[in-house]
Amino acid sequence: MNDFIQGLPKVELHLHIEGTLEPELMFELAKRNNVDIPFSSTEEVSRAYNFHNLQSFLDIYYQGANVLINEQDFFDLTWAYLLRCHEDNVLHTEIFFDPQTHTARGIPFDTTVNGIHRALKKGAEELGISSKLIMCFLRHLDEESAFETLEQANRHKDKIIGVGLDSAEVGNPAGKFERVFKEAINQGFLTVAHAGEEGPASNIRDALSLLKVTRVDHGVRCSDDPTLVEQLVAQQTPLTVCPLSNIKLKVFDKMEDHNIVHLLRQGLCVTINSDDPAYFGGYMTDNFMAVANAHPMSKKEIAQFTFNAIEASFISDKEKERLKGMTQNYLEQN
Ligand SMILES: Nc1ncnc2[nH]cnc12
Ligand SMILES: [Zn+2]
Repeated sequence: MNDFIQGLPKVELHLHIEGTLEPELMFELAKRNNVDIPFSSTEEVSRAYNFHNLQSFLDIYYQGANVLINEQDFFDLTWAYLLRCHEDNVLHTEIFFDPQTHTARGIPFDTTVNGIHRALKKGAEELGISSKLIMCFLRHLDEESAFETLEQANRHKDKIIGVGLDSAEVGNPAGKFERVFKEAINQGFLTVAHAGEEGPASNIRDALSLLKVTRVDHGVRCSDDPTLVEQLVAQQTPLTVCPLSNIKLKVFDKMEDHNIVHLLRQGLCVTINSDDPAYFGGYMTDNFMAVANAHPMSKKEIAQFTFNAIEASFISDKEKERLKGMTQNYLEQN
């Protein structure tokens, strides 16, 4: 099964580019940019990546991002992630970035977006990996800051397909961003949001009704509300689930307790993603393997995660058909 998973075509829909900052690159950039980091070795970094909830992770994650200063740093970060995608047979990826994490430190919006975009272009040309870029608002910040960020995105509409919502879910309800999402939709952006990761199932309902999202990031707490599950099945609302992340952040105690395979078998459009792979112990193949090892599945079921991700992606119908055809061929031949 490991070989089958390794070679399986994959599509990633939930990936924070700042969460791909591996300790080695963190040290290299800290040196290059003369930035102090509170670690003296990669072992010390690994020891610090011992989280007890989302907030304990976010504190370390925002600190790590301090080494990203110049456009080349964002390029190097994104390029390193794309090389890992290539190893894992990821054919298409939709990437989140958090502009406010950087503008708050005086790093211009353009520096971030241009560095990421240059690497994505090279990824398409040299590795054949297609991509989309989604700008997330930090939900612990206020509505005004989100509106300012939306304004800055205006010049980069050719590079950014949608807006999302991330950071601390508990205490920062979707309603806080209803107006900014409405304006983003008016301006032609697609919308997604983190919901039902640590927060209750009602946050998923709010993301759908108030923010009009087309897919929900995480969403695993939907199982607390059977009527919501029925609705998600009927509407085939995609959930971008991140199994290793959920274990690291103690959303579930262990992978055997994770509900992703149960949700798949109930007919939900669930997908497998890596979230912040440098912090959570694995990229796409690692996430697929961790789920398959804890929950025996048929090859057809494993491939269904890819079919769901293709369907849930923001690519054209023609491109969806092409990727589905490749996945179907792989399934028939392996
Ligand atoms: N898993 C996650 N939840 C919320 N915000 C995030 N930012 C990066 N990773 C996140
Ligand atoms: Zn996330």
